[in-house]
Amino acid sequence: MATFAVNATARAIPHGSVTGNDTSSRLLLSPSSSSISFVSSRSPTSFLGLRLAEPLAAKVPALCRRSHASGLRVVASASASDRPTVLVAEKLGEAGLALLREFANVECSYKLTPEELRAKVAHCDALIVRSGTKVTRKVFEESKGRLKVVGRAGVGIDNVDLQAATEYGCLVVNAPTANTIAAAEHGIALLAAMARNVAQADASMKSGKWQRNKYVGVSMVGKTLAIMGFGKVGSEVARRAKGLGMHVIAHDPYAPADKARAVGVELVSFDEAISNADFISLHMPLTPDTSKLFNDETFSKMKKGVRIINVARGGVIDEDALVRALDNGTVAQAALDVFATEPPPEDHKLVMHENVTATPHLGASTVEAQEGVAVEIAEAVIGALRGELASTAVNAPMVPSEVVISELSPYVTLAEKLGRIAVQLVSGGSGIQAVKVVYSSARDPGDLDSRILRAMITKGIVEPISSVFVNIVNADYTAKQRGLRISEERIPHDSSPAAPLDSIQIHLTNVDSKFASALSKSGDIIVEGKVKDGLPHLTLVGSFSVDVSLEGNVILCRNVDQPGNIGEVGKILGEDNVNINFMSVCRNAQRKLAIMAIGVDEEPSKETLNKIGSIPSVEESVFLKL
Ligand SMILES: NC(=O)C1=CN([C@@H]2O[C@H](COP(=O)(O)OP(=O)(O)OC[C@H]3O[C@@H](n4cnc5c(N)ncnc54)[C@H](O)[C@@H]3O)[C@@H](O)[C@H]2O)C=CC1
Ligand SMILES: O=C(O)C(=O)COP(=O)(O)O
Repeated sequence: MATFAVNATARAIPHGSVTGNDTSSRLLLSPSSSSISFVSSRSPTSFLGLRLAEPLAAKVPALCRRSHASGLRVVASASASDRPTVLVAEKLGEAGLALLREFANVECSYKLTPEELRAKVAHCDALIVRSGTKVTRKVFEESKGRLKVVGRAGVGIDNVDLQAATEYGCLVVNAPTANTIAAAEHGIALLAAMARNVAQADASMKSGKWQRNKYVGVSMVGKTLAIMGFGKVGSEVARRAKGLGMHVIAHDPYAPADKARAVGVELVSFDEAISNADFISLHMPLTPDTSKLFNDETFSKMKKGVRIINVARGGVIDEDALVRALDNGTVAQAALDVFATEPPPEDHKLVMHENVTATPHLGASTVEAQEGVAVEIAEAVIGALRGELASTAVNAPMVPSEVVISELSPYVTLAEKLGRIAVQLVSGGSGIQAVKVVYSSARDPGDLDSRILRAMITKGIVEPISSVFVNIVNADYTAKQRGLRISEERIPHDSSPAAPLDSIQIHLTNVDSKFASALSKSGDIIVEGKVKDGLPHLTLVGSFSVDVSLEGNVILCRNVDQPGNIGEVGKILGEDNVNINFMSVCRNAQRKLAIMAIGVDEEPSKETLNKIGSIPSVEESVFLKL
């Protein structure tokens, strides 16, 4: 018995079945799910007077017309029963479901327990979720390799274990653009509702009171709003807040300053943003760097009586610290759409706080956004199941061993590490726009396909500052989305063409650096690396030649060239049980300035790094996590 799912809508779908001219075929009608199944006991040949030949899908439009003539409106079709199976685990817009049903068997099962989800994925080729489903390593384990794609119908992918997905060869795609406006509008809705006590006053009226004096609000016009994270949502909130007459500033270490200027917004440092703002609106992803970024220390730097809006992720705020800040009046009010644990416990102190306006993660929940997100994710999932390159892929699919480019492989590692080093040398507030990559090679220009190297440089630059996973599939898309212009240059190198490359240099133009020595005379951050004995090495920082193997993490110090420096740094690291794996010193003249590049196996503690920074002869130092 073959079953062909046909998505249909009808003003009123009757229960039961309709038998066609071919008595072996029936339409099963289900009013509850608005679905119609075409059921046949043998290979179907005709239905409703229509001759059906393989492939069935080609005949479905006509089948739909005939069904329509029979009083039903069939809007999508299906092909054969060996189609992929897509599990939709959270509510998805109808337009997206219709697209999916044209291509796959679609099972919509909401509110699954983790155990139920794990049991189902073993029979699914694709899984579609929103923020409410945790797609854990166990899910990938249980799927035993059948799950080919996870579609996140929205932006934040912090609920999907991307590392596990990658390990299990499962592509993860998201829908990054369709809910931007909805989230921005919700941010503005919360801003205005909080300023004018709308929710509190409404609750008071519903309890029979008329408290005009209690709910005097504050005006928004002329107030300073700090947008933390000037990406898609943050910039749309900025535009709208300017329309309300607010003075808008923003902090985003990685956003291009011209993008902000175009909206009339000044990019400022983190401290400047939080200490000058009357309202602070959070729009950054949840990453290890942003986790609990708003804590006792950062609240203490804010203007007394500041108001905070969070439509990003609950985890960027230390929730206990926010309760304290609300209780002591540092924060006058907060409007929160997101929580560290969702749903939060019933007696959650923030939800219950009288100065907090709370919504249950509604940022993306408009009719329009959900239809848009559903279509965006359905197209991405279908494309991925067809094996097409997905422009919204957020993780790296397993590269089959036959595709591993053994010759380029150490350069692939080098490229990513150089990208990571370069981005960590940028100081906040300056934004990265232009990246120039210079490949020095003895080979003919046509001999080097640099796409994978460029992708890995993009990965190295973007991943430490966002929740996006970059791979060969989505690197160029990601760079474009973030306004990163990556240009590549080949310079001939006079050596043996046995190796594909001599060196890779990365120039970040027009940026400030937290390690001034990384800046070249032209003001660019420059880092260069080479492969030596199969291992990536850092060979140039700014105009200083160095040589440090990039096996662990790296500390760079600029110091006065005098005896005792190496010993002192080594002693401090030793006291913290940090093992040095490589070290090089480069100086421009005797007893003047030197750059020490130290490769370390472990991550030194903050105190250890401070101790190194405060050695009198050390003028500047930076720790680079690789
Ligand atoms: N409440 C809801 O329903 C929704 C929530 N979101 C959340 O909103 C956030 C923003 O989404 P999009 O704008 O689409 O993402 P996006 O990637 O376009 O923007 C994020 C911005 O944050 C910046 N950023 C990264 N680290 C930062 C740091 N340490 N400090 C300041 N800025 C930093 C990035 O450079 C980027 O410009 C995400 O967390 C997303 O999950 C998005 C849609 C709906
Ligand atoms: O897109 C996002 O990041 C969101 O937070 C929206 O989440 P949702 O799809 O509404 O569960």
